[in-house]
Amino acid sequence: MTSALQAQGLGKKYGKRWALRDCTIEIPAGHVAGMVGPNGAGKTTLLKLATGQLEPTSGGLTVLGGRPGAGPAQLAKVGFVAQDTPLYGALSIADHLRLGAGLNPRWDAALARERVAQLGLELSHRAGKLSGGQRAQLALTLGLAKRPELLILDEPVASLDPLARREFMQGLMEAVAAHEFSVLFSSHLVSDLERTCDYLIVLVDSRVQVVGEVDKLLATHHRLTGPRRDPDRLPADQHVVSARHTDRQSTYVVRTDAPILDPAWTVSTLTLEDLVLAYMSKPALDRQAALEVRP
Ligand SMILES: Nc1ncnc2c1ncn2[C@@H]1O[C@H](COP(=O)(O)OP(=O)(O)OP(=O)(O)O)[C@@H](O)[C@H]1O
Repeated sequence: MTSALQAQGLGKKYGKRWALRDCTIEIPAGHVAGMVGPNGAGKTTLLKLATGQLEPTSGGLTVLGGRPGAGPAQLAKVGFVAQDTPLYGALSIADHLRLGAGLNPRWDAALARERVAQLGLELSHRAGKLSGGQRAQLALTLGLAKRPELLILDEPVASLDPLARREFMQGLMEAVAAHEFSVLFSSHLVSDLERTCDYLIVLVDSRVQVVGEVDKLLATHHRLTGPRRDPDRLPADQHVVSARHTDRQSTYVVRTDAPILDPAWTVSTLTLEDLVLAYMSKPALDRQAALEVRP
């Protein structure tokens, strides 16, 4: 099956600064992939590379097997809802639907009209007069009616209140169930990912920290709590993601495929939020470890 997105050693520099480095990932088609990371991590940069709005500085990527932005066929397959839901404030909703129909060869006019009606929006309303939630929903409608094979959304709910966030994500998930397309969306909030994504990418400090199917990641990560122990006394197949120590106790999040048999540990499972937070703190842990081994 073709990958939704495949990147190999992908990097992007702005001037002298890397915004994204050594990114090697493969997202199989058919997933709802959530990319999470703090502000400035490189999420928008990766999504702009995936939509052909930026060219890589190093490495390369394919999206649905093709080069991003390469010609009308590729553009028709990939939908993009940008971070600030750009709409034409002076144009009506009907104008937006007409524009969408004119620009997209696979435009689904019935889907667009039905969704606008479901949302209780009037076709004659100007986009500039809509609330933030309504604007986001209109942008999503335009993205869905394009009937893409992959819909990419950059922080689609960042500016919405909790209810509007939930309604937006519900609408997206209903559309995925009805039309079976792949999704890649970014967020800096873990709560947006719960109950929606089945594939996870954590991006911190311009680097991918972890990537994979959510179920598999949750099955291979564990929290170990027990008497204080240095990380070099953990088995080699237990990769430390995060560590916390008091005088007497250690708490680790480790990744391993093997069962944890050491009776000294209390082993617990992680939630998606625990997993993401553990990886968010990993770059700091790695930097600290690098300082400790320096003479
Ligand atoms: N056009 C640009 N010129 C120079 N630096 C840029 C440009 N765009 C982004 N950057 C820098 O690249 C880094 C990654 O930015 P990016 O927008 O990809 O992060 P992000 O994870 O999407 O952040 P946010 O959650 O705040 O949207 C940041 O340090 C940012 O300041």
